[in-house]
Amino acid sequence: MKKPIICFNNFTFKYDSQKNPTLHDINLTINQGEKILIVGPSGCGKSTLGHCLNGLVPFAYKGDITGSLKVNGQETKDLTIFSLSKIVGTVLQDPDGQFIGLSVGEDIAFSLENDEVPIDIMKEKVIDISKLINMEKYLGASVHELSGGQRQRVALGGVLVEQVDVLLFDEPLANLDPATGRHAIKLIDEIQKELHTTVIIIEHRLEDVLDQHVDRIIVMDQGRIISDTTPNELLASSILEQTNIREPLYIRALKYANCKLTPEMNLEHFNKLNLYDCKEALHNWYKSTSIQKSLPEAESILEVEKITFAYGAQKPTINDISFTIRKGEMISIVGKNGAGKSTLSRLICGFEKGHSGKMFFAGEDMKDVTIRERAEKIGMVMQNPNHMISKHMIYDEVALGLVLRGISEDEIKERVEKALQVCGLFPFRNWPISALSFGQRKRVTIASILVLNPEVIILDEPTAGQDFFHYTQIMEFLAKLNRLGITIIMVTHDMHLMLEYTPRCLVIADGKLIADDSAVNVLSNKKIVEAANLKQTSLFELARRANIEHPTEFVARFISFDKEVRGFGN
Ligand SMILES: Nc1ncnc2c1ncn2[C@@H]1O[C@H](COP(=O)(O)OP(=O)(O)OP(=O)(O)O)[C@@H](O)[C@H]1O
Ligand SMILES: Nc1ncnc2c1ncn2[C@@H]1O[C@H](COP(=O)(O)OP(=O)(O)OP(=O)(O)O)[C@@H](O)[C@H]1O
Repeated sequence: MKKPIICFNNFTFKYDSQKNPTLHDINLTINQGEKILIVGPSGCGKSTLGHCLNGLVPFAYKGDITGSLKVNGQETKDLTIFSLSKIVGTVLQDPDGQFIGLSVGEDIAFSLENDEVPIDIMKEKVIDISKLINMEKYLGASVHELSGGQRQRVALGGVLVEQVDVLLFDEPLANLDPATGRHAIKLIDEIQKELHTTVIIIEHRLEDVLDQHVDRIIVMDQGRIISDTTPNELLASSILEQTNIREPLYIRALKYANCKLTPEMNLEHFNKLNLYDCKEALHNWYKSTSIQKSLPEAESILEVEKITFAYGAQKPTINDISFTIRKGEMISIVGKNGAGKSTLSRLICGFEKGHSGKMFFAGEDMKDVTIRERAEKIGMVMQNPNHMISKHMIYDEVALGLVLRGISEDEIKERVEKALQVCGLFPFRNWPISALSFGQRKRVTIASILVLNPEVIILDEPTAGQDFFHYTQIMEFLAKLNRLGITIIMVTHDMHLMLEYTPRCLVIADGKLIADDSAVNVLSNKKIVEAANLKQTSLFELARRANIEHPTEFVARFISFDKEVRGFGN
């Protein structure tokens, strides 16, 4: 017998600071032990729905509620945030807000300490959990010295250690490398099966979540639930396309090949997908397409020569790395969590000092170039927007760099408005940043760098936490800047982004450069894929299963075709 654990009934919520409700008329029942995925465009209210479950709404974020929300049979309004936290455990989108302890071990142990669990049991539990999240080597490390992906794993550990009825994950994959992401999804699945926990995942990376079974997918748009059905039914429909949510790549490829998709094909499980007569359709599509290629050859803009760097007395985080980037390139840096990608970016911008080796910008040695001077040439957009934002209002934040440079007010207005428009933030220009979703904040930080017109832009995971619409908008904007001659360097965990936008990529593993090659070649090399925790996209495997002779060519043609269909790439 299914027992409901969460019941929204005609539930509406409006933040005090907003004119209109963020959630409208939500009717949703989630049963004990179910595994639910929530998807929807940025700002549609997914995190707000999550906040209603863990009590942040209305206890921390005030507002008006109408209708009813029951968790475990009790109205949440009548519970305290503390009693709710014993039922619903949350791994937040921005894990930094979640850390309490000084070290990784302390952080994982925090809730056990609070519950006065005996010390030997606590130690055992913390070690077990740290193994589960692959952080046992870091138990003594300070949380603040971890890479973005490592922090996310610690936040997950801190929640797993408590045995709650409902686990809520708000974008658990956003900063994880592909292999760790897959591991996290498997881990969530194992926990759910073993403990019969109810699991709710909010995530833009639908295809990655579907690596393991989910019972239902809820699609939200503009604060409403527009679909609530099984993955097989949803993938056979056109709802994702209509809502501009990124469909799994294999689904899109099948649609391009004019295959009729039915739930019977088992669309949800790529590994068990029945292709029936789609093989022939894929072949026909493959034969009917071609690609245009253009590779820029220009003078070098950034040369990195035998750079080695260590934090304090630790072993080098960056170990003897050399590469050259040419003017006008669009290049990605990929590799597992903690490999040293962000550190390398920070060294280039001069935020970290004390490396050996040399760096040249347009032929000039950067040894004596200050951070401020470097920032005129190289703009860096960090991984976590909350680490970059210092102003209260959006307009002021984007204008800040120009104000500091003494630019005239009129010019500031023009440039800021243009940057805001490009980043899809113009309608919000007079809003406080506190009223923006995570994805929207990320775009504010991109706008505040773009406004300075740098020659090189380094972006640390520019599209993490973005929906498909903004992913496309940001990437096409970057591609446009790139066509105008700006060099773009991107740290990313998104393999399709790398294939789609960056002809060349640098692969870092344990602080060393293990490949400097085309994105397609890198993903075709098993050894590199494994060493750097990368993942081939489902398109490679789809081509293999359809017996297409050159899977890499299939992927390249898909990308070219896809850009044309979506109206980009020229
Ligand atoms: N604390 C807040 N105060 C006022 N408005 C808020 C607050 N948090 C979110 N909002 C508004 O509610 C809307 C939904 O935000 P929410 O974070 O729930 O979206 P989301 O679907 O999770 O987006 P994303 O995918 O970008 O994280 C946004 O338009 C945002 O402006
Ligand atoms: N300020 C710091 N002090 C000491 N060690 C640090 C510091 N920042 C990062 N590290 C360590 O350096 C290593 C590389 O971290 P970095 O942030 O460069 O990795 P990354 O490749 O960007 O990872 P991710 O994909 O998770 O963002 C990690 O092991 C991390 O723990």
